[in-house]
Amino acid sequence: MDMDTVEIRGFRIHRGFLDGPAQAALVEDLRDVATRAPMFSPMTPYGKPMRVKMTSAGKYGWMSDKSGYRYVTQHPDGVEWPAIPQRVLAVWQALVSCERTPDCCLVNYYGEGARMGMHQDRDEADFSWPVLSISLGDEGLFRIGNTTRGGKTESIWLQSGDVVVMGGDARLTYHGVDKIRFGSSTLLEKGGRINLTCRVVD
Ligand SMILES: O=C(O)CCC(=O)C(=O)O
Ligand SMILES: [Fe+2]
Repeated sequence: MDMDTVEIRGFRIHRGFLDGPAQAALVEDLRDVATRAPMFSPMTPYGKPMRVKMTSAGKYGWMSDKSGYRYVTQHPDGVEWPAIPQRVLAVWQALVSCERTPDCCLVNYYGEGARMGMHQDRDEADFSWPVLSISLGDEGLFRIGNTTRGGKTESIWLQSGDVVVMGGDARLTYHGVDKIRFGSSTLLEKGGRINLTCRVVD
């Protein structure tokens, strides 16, 4: 592990993996993704809109509605998801593998007051592939729990440019985002936080 990598409960956190220019370039790439596949607020299976806005890139996008959580090949507007930006794939190749590329890059946008409840990422077929997360913009308080719901947790503020690899025994560890520090970064014009998660789906 290099100096700027910390490991918490099996989650590898590469602090400042992306420098300012790399972060800005990624934001430009994501602007293109969101132009073709606009951000939307999915409904939870319980009928409440999620506080986070989302879109996706890749063969699959992540969806939630009354019929549950799942991966789909089309945006709700009926268009295919745009390709995963090359710069995102390069991060995956550097930290995970060159043998397989992710087939979903979920793009989450946290506006003021948005949060994400504790959950496992388990809609993918093969848990031997990690989930890789890239944070951009405002800081987010990331909470790491256990492989079953509940129990003691540990939290860490993720900053713009931080990359987290959630794999191995920690692949099914519960995690969530309690809050963001709105306005703590100037990367995004309107403020807020973007989190990208790359997943191997099938
Ligand atoms: O926003 C984050 O840092 C985590 C996002 C996440 O856990 C997810 O999209 O499944
Ligand atoms: Fe997650």
